[in-house]
Amino acid sequence: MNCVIEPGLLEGTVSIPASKSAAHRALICAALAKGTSRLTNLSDSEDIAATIGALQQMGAKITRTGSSVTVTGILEPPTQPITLDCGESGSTLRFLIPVAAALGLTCTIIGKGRLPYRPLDAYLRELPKKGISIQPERQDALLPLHMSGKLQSGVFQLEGDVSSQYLTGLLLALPLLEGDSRLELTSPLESAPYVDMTAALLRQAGVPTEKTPEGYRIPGGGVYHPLSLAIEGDYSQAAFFLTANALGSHVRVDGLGENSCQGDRKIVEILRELCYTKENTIASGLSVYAADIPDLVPVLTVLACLCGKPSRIYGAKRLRLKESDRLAAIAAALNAIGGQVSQTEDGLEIQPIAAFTGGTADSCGDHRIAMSLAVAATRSTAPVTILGAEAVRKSYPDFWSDYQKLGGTVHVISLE
Ligand SMILES: O=C(O)C1=C[C@@H](OP(=O)(O)O)[C@@H](O)[C@H](O)C1
Ligand SMILES: C=C(OP(=O)(O)O)C(=O)O
Repeated sequence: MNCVIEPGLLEGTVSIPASKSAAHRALICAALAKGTSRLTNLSDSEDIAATIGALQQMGAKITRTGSSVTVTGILEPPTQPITLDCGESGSTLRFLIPVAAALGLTCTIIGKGRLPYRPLDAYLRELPKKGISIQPERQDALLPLHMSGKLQSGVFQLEGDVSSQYLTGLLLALPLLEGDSRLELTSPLESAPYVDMTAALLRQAGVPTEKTPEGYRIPGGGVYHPLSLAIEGDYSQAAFFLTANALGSHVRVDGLGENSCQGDRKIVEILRELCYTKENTIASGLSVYAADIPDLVPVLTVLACLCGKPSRIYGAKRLRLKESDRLAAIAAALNAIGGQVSQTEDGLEIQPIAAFTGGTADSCGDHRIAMSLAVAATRSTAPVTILGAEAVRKSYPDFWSDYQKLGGTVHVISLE
C-alpha cells in the first residue's frame, strides 16, 4: 500500500497498543505453564499473531476474544513433525527455536520478508553441541530451517552484540531441562533491557534465573506457573507520538506504565533533555548511544533532522540486521524528503534542516521506517508519499487509523 500524507501537526489522544516484547514473552511463558493463564490488552499485530500461531502448533490451547487470550499450557508436546510459521518476527523465531528444542519437537521453521536472512549463527553453532540437529534447507537463506532432537543442559556461549533475542530464547527454554545451564557472553551485551524484561517475567512465572558476571545461570527443573496479566503499553510505539509532540504536535498518549521496565522508555528522558529556542525550535543537537534502544533509532533520526545543531547516533550497527538495513533505509527515506542524513559504520550523522520538503520515500517494508516517515510528514512543507505503508501491520496495525484520528490526513493511492 502506498499513501500520501498531507503535512500537518497532530492533536488528540491515542491509546497506545500493548508492548509487543512483553506480549511475546507472556504468551510463551503461558504456553509453557502447567494450567491456564489469562492475558489481557494484547495487540493484534502480525508478529503477535505469529507467536500465537506457532505456540498453537506446539500444543498450547489459545483462545482469543478481542484483546484478551486464554492460554492452556502445552500438556503433551506433539510427536509428529510440525511447521512453525514465524512470519517476519525475529522475536518469534529466536525465542521459539530453543523452546521447541527443549520440548524435543521435530519441526520446520518458516518465515518471510527479511526474516530468512536475519542471523541465527549462535543457535546454528551452539545447539548442535547440545543434541539438536538444526539445518537450513537452502544455502542462500536460513529459513526454512529443519530442527529435531532434545536439547541438553550445559554451557552456551553467546555473542552479546548481534541480538539479545538469543539470550531471551535460551532463558525461556533452559528452565524446562532437568539439569542446570549457564549462558556465557563472549562480547558485551547490547539491548540489555530486553533481557532484563525476560528475567522479570520469568520471576513472575516462578522460574527465576540468576545474573552472573559472565551472563546467566539457569536452574533446571523449573515449573512455569500460569499468569494473569494485563500487558502494558508499548514505549517503542509511543515514541512516534512523543517525538511528534517534541516537534510541535499535541498528542496525549494513554496506556503507558510509569514504572515500566521497557528500555525504550528512554525516549521520555531523551525528549526531556531537549533545549528549545524562544521561537520554539530545538536549539541543541542529539548525541545518542543507541546500543540498548535500537528500535528508537528511526524516529530519533527524524527528530535529529529538525534539531538546531548537527546530531549523531552511534552504537547502532545491529540496526542493519532488522526488518531492513535500518541505517541505510532511514537515511535514504529521510534524504528523499529533504533530510541530510549520512551513514557511519555503526550509526548516523545528521545535519539540521528547517523542515522536510516532501517527496516519495520507501519504507523498505519496515514498520518503523513507515511510522517514522509519518512523524516527518508532520513537519514537512509538502506531502510525503510513503511506499509500503502497510508494513505497520507487523507491530501496530491501527497506526494509520490512529494517525487519522489525531487529525493526520492520509490518502491511500495504491493498495499494491
Ligand atoms: O527482545 C525483544 O523483544 C526485542 C529485542 C531487540 O532486538 P535485538 O536484541 O536483536 O536488538 C529489539 O530490536 C526487538 O524489536 C525486540
Ligand atoms: C526488530 C523488531 O522486531 P523483531 O526483531 O521481533 O522482528 C522490531 O519490532 O523493530
